[in-house]
Amino acid sequence: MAEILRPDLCVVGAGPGGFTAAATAALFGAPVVLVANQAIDGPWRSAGAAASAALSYAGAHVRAARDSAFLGMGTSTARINHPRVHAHVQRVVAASVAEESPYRLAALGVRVLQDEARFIDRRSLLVGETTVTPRRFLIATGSEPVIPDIPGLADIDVLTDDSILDTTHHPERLVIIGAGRTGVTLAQAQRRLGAEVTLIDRGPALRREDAEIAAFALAALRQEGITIHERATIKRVEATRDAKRVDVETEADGSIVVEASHICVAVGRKPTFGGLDLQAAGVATGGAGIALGRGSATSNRRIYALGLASGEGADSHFAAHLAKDEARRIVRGMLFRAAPAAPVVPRLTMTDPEIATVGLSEAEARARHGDVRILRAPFAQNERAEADRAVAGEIKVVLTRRGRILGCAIAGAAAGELIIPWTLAIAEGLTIAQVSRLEMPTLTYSAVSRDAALSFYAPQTRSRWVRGMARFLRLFG
Ligand SMILES: Cc1cc2nc3c(=O)[nH]c(=O)nc-3n(C[C@H](O)[C@H](O)[C@H](O)COP(=O)(O)OP(=O)(O)OC[C@H]3O[C@@H](n4cnc5c(N)ncnc54)[C@H](O)[C@@H]3O)c2cc1C
Ligand SMILES: NC(=O)c1ccc[n+]([C@@H]2O[C@H](COP(=O)([O-])OP(=O)(O)OC[C@H]3O[C@@H](n4cnc5c(N)ncnc54)[C@H](O)[C@@H]3O)[C@@H](O)[C@H]2O)c1
Repeated sequence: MAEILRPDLCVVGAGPGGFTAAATAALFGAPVVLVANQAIDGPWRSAGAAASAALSYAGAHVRAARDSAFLGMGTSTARINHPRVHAHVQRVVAASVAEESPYRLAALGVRVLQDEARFIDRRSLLVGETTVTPRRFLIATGSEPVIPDIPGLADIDVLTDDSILDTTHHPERLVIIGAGRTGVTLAQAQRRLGAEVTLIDRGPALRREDAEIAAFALAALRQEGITIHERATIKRVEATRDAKRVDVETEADGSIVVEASHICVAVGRKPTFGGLDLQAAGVATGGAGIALGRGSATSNRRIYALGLASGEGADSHFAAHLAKDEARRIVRGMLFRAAPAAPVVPRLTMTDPEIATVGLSEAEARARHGDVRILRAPFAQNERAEADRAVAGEIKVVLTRRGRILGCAIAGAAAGELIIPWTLAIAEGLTIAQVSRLEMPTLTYSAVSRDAALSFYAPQTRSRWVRGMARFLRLFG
């Protein structure tokens, strides 16, 4: 039966961003409608981060089993049960989806409508037979994979970063097009699960990471047997009778052909709006997505857009925690007319070794502050890393000349945890002197952070003046 709803806020899209926006507004007592075009507790709801972490976990276990030959244990030829791996991925996705269940939303008083949504004019959205005319809308419809314009690609079956996580097929020979965070993470997991993997990128691999820090992860990938072609051009792909053929112009080896059982495309994401009909709503779009003004408002001041939906974040702000943070800020801006400032947010890439970053990169800091100081400490000098056979890695801290912390990048075991105190330090404007006073327990990876902080004083220990002072004070006993 046709129904008209008039909530304060209508959120379209129930990914991490949309869910958080709906829950936040409801917590402050606002009447909210959330529109999900899929069952929000359904098995296929977007959960890329959870699925890829589950696959990486499976890969890490296979790797550990194979490595156990080092201790004389006989599992160096671990066999993989692919349906069980898939079941594990599905379980993790289900658990992450359950965290954001419709029951939690219902308990908060959010009305969930499950259907395709379409604007019918500047103030109204049609969802099935229900019309929603709220005070404000938030579009949080997320993203979809970009399919690159490569001759022949449109004529063959390809996997994407979405579908590969959902497939029960085990790719035997896998070519991944695009060696960004997604491609590299998938490559390592699939290699560990037994695939022959070739990564092809038209630019440098892991281009969004500090090159010095990314090198640790890329070295691990190569050492595990993954072929990486950087600055390579794919001329054509085609399906032969029993394989897929990729013609590549490489820097190192000239023209080569790579044969694959599967090709996966991981060249980035673009905003998606389903059949929303933004034109009917008077929402202006540009090349990259929706054009946004203050507080993430669109050209229709009743309608706001989140993260990738706006196209703004397509290149640098794509992570579930960033979508959630942005959702909270947009909603608080709507409700209280003043949004909190953007916090300092760390990033984590789930390769092994992990890569975690926060604040400015070395290049950004040099461009903004001119003269900067860089501190480094290797995992190779850390006892815990030695014991765990996880010595590949480095911490790199970027400072102003006077010691204010501007950024930190870490490659190594537990990098995602190690980055947290550096995030706090940057958020609170701490200096390296303050961090260097933190003592870390022996046999923790955190001792690497302390080593980096203490190295700030290395030039002083070599200073003639300081040494002279120490000599002078010795005269007094
Ligand atoms: C392979 C992969 C690995 C990733 N790894 C990580 C990681 O390690 N760490 C990390 O932080 N992030 C990771 N991410 C990114 C993370 O998944 C996204 O940043 C996050 O999902 C973005 O949330 P969102 O709410 O903006 O959009 P989405 O999660 O895309 O949700 C949008 C929702 O809106 C729905 N929708 C679309 N159109 C309509 C419509 N017309 N009506 C109603 N509903 C609609 C969609 O079906 C979808 O459910 C990864 C992503 C992928 C694909
Ligand atoms: N842990 C995380 O937070 C996480 C994990 C995965 C993805 N992400 C984010 O998701 C977004 C998308 O990630 P992504 O890795 O898909 O995209 P990306 O843009 O980071 O990397 C895509 C890569 O594909 C390459 N490429 C583009 N067209 C190509 C072509 N025709 N041939 C060969 N190579 C080509 C690019 O040079 C680039 O290196 C990014 O913003 C990323 O930061 C985050």
